[in-house]
Amino acid sequence: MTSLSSLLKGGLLLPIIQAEQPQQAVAIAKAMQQGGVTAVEVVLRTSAALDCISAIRSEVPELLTGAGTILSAADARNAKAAGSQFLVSPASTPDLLKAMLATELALAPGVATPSEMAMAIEMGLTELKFFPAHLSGGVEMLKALSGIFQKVKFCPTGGVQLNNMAQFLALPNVFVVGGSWISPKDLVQQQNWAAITELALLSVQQAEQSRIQQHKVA
Ligand SMILES: O=C(O)C(=O)C[C@H](O)[C@H](O)COP(=O)(O)O
Repeated sequence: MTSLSSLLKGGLLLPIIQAEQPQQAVAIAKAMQQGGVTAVEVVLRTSAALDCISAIRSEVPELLTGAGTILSAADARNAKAAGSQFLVSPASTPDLLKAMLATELALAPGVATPSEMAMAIEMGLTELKFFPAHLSGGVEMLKALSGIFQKVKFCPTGGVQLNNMAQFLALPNVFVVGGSWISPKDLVQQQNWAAITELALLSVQQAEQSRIQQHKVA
Protein backbone atom coordinates (compact mmCIF):
# COMPACT_ATOMS: atom_id res chain seq x y z
CA MET A 1 0.00 0.00 0.00
CA THR A 2 1.37 3.43 -0.95
CA SER A 3 1.43 5.98 1.84
CA LEU A 4 -0.34 9.31 1.60
CA SER A 5 2.89 11.15 2.43
CA SER A 6 4.66 9.57 -0.52
CA LEU A 7 1.81 10.55 -2.86
CA LEU A 8 1.94 14.12 -1.52
CA LYS A 9 5.62 14.41 -2.51
CA GLY A 10 6.27 17.10 0.08
CA GLY A 11 2.96 18.95 -0.43
CA LEU A 12 1.93 20.37 2.95
CA LEU A 13 -1.72 21.26 2.31
CA LEU A 14 -4.77 19.05 1.86
CA PRO A 15 -7.67 21.46 1.35
CA ILE A 16 -11.23 20.22 1.33
CA ILE A 17 -13.60 20.58 -1.58
CA GLN A 18 -17.30 20.39 -0.81
CA ALA A 19 -19.28 20.92 -4.00
CA GLU A 20 -22.90 20.63 -5.14
CA GLN A 21 -22.05 19.74 -8.73
CA PRO A 22 -19.02 18.55 -10.71
CA GLN A 23 -18.30 21.77 -12.61
CA GLN A 24 -18.27 23.71 -9.33
CA ALA A 25 -15.78 21.17 -7.92
CA VAL A 26 -13.58 21.51 -11.02
CA ALA A 27 -13.63 25.32 -10.74
CA ILE A 28 -12.58 25.14 -7.07
CA ALA A 29 -9.89 22.57 -7.87
CA LYS A 30 -8.46 24.71 -10.69
CA ALA A 31 -8.49 27.82 -8.50
CA MET A 32 -6.62 25.96 -5.76
CA GLN A 33 -4.13 24.50 -8.20
CA GLN A 34 -3.37 27.94 -9.61
CA GLY A 35 -2.45 28.96 -6.08
CA GLY A 36 0.05 26.12 -5.80
CA VAL A 37 -2.07 23.46 -4.10
CA THR A 38 -1.06 19.96 -5.26
CA ALA A 39 -3.63 17.75 -3.48
CA VAL A 40 -7.31 18.00 -2.54
CA GLU A 41 -9.82 16.01 -0.50
CA VAL A 42 -13.37 15.91 -1.86
CA VAL A 43 -15.70 15.28 1.07
CA LEU A 44 -18.57 12.84 0.57
CA ARG A 45 -21.11 15.21 2.04
CA THR A 46 -23.13 16.07 -1.06
CA SER A 47 -24.99 13.78 -3.45
CA ALA A 48 -22.67 14.91 -6.27
CA ALA A 49 -19.42 14.19 -4.39
CA LEU A 50 -18.48 11.01 -6.29
CA ASP A 51 -19.13 12.70 -9.64
CA CYS A 52 -17.04 15.65 -8.40
CA ILE A 53 -14.10 13.29 -7.80
CA SER A 54 -14.39 11.78 -11.29
CA ALA A 55 -14.67 15.24 -12.88
CA ILE A 56 -11.57 16.56 -11.10
CA ARG A 57 -9.61 13.42 -12.05
CA SER A 58 -10.43 13.87 -15.71
CA GLU A 59 -10.25 17.69 -15.94
CA VAL A 60 -7.42 18.46 -13.51
CA PRO A 61 -5.41 15.22 -13.73
CA GLU A 62 -2.19 16.63 -12.26
CA LEU A 63 -3.94 17.34 -8.94
CA LEU A 64 -3.76 14.47 -6.42
CA THR A 65 -7.42 13.84 -5.55
CA GLY A 66 -8.80 11.83 -2.68
CA ALA A 67 -12.10 11.33 -0.88
CA GLY A 68 -12.95 12.43 2.64
CA THR A 69 -15.80 11.75 5.09
CA ILE A 70 -15.50 8.01 4.39
CA LEU A 71 -17.86 6.48 6.95
CA SER A 72 -18.67 3.03 5.55
CA ALA A 73 -17.30 0.19 3.46
CA ALA A 74 -19.56 1.31 0.61
CA ASP A 75 -18.15 4.84 0.78
CA ALA A 76 -14.64 3.42 0.49
CA ARG A 77 -15.51 1.22 -2.50
CA ASN A 78 -17.49 3.96 -4.25
CA ALA A 79 -14.76 6.52 -3.74
CA LYS A 80 -12.20 4.17 -5.28
CA ALA A 81 -14.51 3.43 -8.22
CA ALA A 82 -14.93 7.18 -8.80
CA GLY A 83 -11.17 7.58 -9.14
CA SER A 84 -10.04 8.60 -5.64
CA GLN A 85 -6.30 8.28 -5.20
CA PHE A 86 -6.49 8.17 -1.39
CA LEU A 87 -9.08 7.94 1.38
CA VAL A 88 -9.58 10.05 4.52
CA SER A 89 -12.12 9.39 7.27
CA PRO A 90 -13.25 11.44 10.24
CA ALA A 91 -13.38 8.35 12.49
CA SER A 92 -11.93 4.87 12.90
CA THR A 93 -13.57 1.56 13.78
CA PRO A 94 -12.04 -1.87 13.10
CA ASP A 95 -14.59 -2.56 10.34
CA LEU A 96 -14.11 0.83 8.70
CA LEU A 97 -10.33 0.44 8.75
CA LYS A 98 -10.59 -3.06 7.24
CA ALA A 99 -12.83 -1.75 4.47
CA MET A 100 -10.51 1.14 3.75
CA LEU A 101 -7.46 -1.16 3.72
CA ALA A 102 -9.26 -3.50 1.30
CA THR A 103 -9.24 -0.75 -1.35
CA GLU A 104 -5.41 -0.79 -1.25
CA LEU A 105 -5.47 3.00 -1.60
CA ALA A 106 -3.33 5.31 0.55
CA LEU A 107 -5.19 6.12 3.78
CA ALA A 108 -5.36 8.68 6.55
CA PRO A 109 -8.06 7.45 8.95
CA GLY A 110 -9.34 9.87 11.56
CA VAL A 111 -8.40 9.47 15.21
CA ALA A 112 -8.66 11.71 18.26
CA THR A 113 -7.67 9.54 21.23
CA PRO A 114 -4.62 7.41 22.16
CA SER A 115 -6.77 4.25 22.08
CA GLU A 116 -7.94 4.96 18.53
CA MET A 117 -4.33 5.62 17.57
CA ALA A 118 -3.23 2.30 19.09
CA MET A 119 -5.99 0.48 17.19
CA ALA A 120 -4.91 2.04 13.88
CA ILE A 121 -1.26 1.16 14.59
CA GLU A 122 -2.30 -2.45 15.31
CA MET A 123 -3.70 -2.54 11.79
CA GLY A 124 -0.46 -1.30 10.31
CA LEU A 125 -1.46 2.35 9.85
CA THR A 126 0.97 5.07 10.87
CA GLU A 127 -0.29 8.08 8.90
CA LEU A 128 -3.40 9.27 10.69
CA LYS A 129 -5.75 12.20 10.56
CA PHE A 130 -6.06 14.02 13.89
CA PHE A 131 -9.69 15.14 13.97
CA PRO A 132 -11.16 17.44 15.18
CA ALA A 133 -7.68 18.81 15.76
CA HIS A 134 -8.43 22.08 17.50
CA LEU A 135 -11.13 20.69 19.81
CA SER A 136 -9.07 17.58 20.61
CA GLY A 137 -6.17 19.52 22.08
CA GLY A 138 -4.50 20.97 18.99
CA VAL A 139 -0.77 21.59 18.93
CA GLU A 140 -0.27 20.76 22.63
CA MET A 141 -1.96 17.37 22.26
CA LEU A 142 0.19 16.53 19.22
CA LYS A 143 3.31 17.45 21.18
CA ALA A 144 2.19 15.20 24.06
CA LEU A 145 1.53 12.31 21.65
CA SER A 146 4.87 12.58 19.86
CA GLY A 147 6.88 10.82 22.57
CA ILE A 148 4.39 7.96 22.85
CA PHE A 149 3.51 7.30 19.22
CA GLN A 150 6.93 7.92 17.78
CA LYS A 151 6.27 6.36 14.39
CA VAL A 152 2.96 8.12 13.75
CA LYS A 153 2.66 11.14 11.48
CA PHE A 154 -0.52 13.20 11.66
CA CYS A 155 -2.67 15.23 9.33
CA PRO A 156 -4.50 17.64 11.69
CA THR A 157 -7.88 18.82 10.40
CA GLY A 158 -10.85 20.54 12.00
CA GLY A 159 -10.23 24.08 13.15
CA VAL A 160 -7.00 24.43 11.17
CA GLN A 161 -6.89 27.81 9.44
CA LEU A 162 -4.56 30.36 7.92
CA ASN A 163 -3.77 31.84 11.32
CA ASN A 164 -2.76 28.58 13.06
CA MET A 165 -1.61 26.20 10.30
CA ALA A 166 2.04 27.23 10.72
CA GLN A 167 2.02 26.10 14.36
CA PHE A 168 0.77 22.66 13.32
CA LEU A 169 3.22 22.34 10.42
CA ALA A 170 6.13 23.28 12.67
CA LEU A 171 5.64 19.99 14.55
CA PRO A 172 7.85 17.12 13.36
CA ASN A 173 4.96 14.64 13.73
CA VAL A 174 2.73 16.58 11.30
CA PHE A 175 3.17 15.76 7.59
CA VAL A 176 0.31 17.78 6.11
CA VAL A 177 -2.63 19.91 7.32
CA GLY A 178 -6.20 19.79 6.02
CA GLY A 179 -9.33 21.87 6.21
CA SER A 180 -11.90 24.05 4.56
CA TRP A 181 -10.31 27.47 4.97
CA ILE A 182 -9.13 27.78 1.34
CA SER A 183 -12.64 27.40 -0.09
CA PRO A 184 -15.06 29.11 2.32
CA LYS A 185 -18.73 28.65 1.43
CA ASP A 186 -19.31 32.35 0.67
CA LEU A 187 -16.49 32.50 -1.89
CA VAL A 188 -17.77 29.32 -3.55
CA GLN A 189 -21.31 30.71 -3.72
CA GLN A 190 -20.02 33.97 -5.23
CA GLN A 191 -17.89 31.93 -7.68
CA ASN A 192 -14.98 34.07 -6.55
CA TRP A 193 -12.31 31.71 -7.88
CA ALA A 194 -9.64 34.44 -7.83
CA ALA A 195 -10.08 34.86 -4.07
CA ILE A 196 -9.71 31.09 -3.60
CA THR A 197 -6.48 31.18 -5.64
CA GLU A 198 -5.27 34.05 -3.44
CA LEU A 199 -6.02 32.11 -0.25
CA ALA A 200 -4.24 29.09 -1.69
CA LEU A 201 -1.16 31.16 -2.56
CA LEU A 202 -1.02 32.65 0.93
CA SER A 203 -1.46 29.23 2.53
CA VAL A 204 1.23 27.57 0.41
CA GLN A 205 3.66 30.40 1.23
CA GLN A 206 2.95 30.13 4.95
CA ALA A 207 3.23 26.35 4.88
CA GLU A 208 6.63 26.44 3.21
CA GLN A 209 7.81 29.14 5.60
CA SER A 210 6.78 27.07 8.63
CA ARG A 211 8.79 24.09 7.37
CA ILE A 212 11.89 26.31 6.90
CA GLN A 213 11.45 27.47 10.51
CA GLN A 214 11.15 23.85 11.67
CA HIS A 215 14.43 22.90 9.98
CA LYS A 216 16.17 25.91 11.56
CA VAL A 217 14.98 24.79 15.01
CA ALA A 218 15.80 21.11 14.43
O1 LIG B 1 -14.74 14.37 7.00
C1 LIG B 1 -13.55 14.25 6.76
O2 LIG B 1 -13.02 13.22 6.32
C2 LIG B 1 -12.70 15.41 7.01
O3 LIG B 1 -11.62 15.50 6.44
C3 LIG B 1 -13.16 16.42 7.97
C4 LIG B 1 -12.63 17.78 7.63
O4 LIG B 1 -11.25 17.75 7.61
C5 LIG B 1 -13.10 18.82 8.58
O5 LIG B 1 -14.48 18.82 8.62
C6 LIG B 1 -12.58 20.18 8.23
O6 LIG B 1 -12.93 21.03 9.23
P1 LIG B 1 -12.81 22.62 9.10
O7 LIG B 1 -11.54 22.92 8.33
O8 LIG B 1 -12.77 23.09 10.50
O9 LIG B 1 -14.01 23.05 8.33
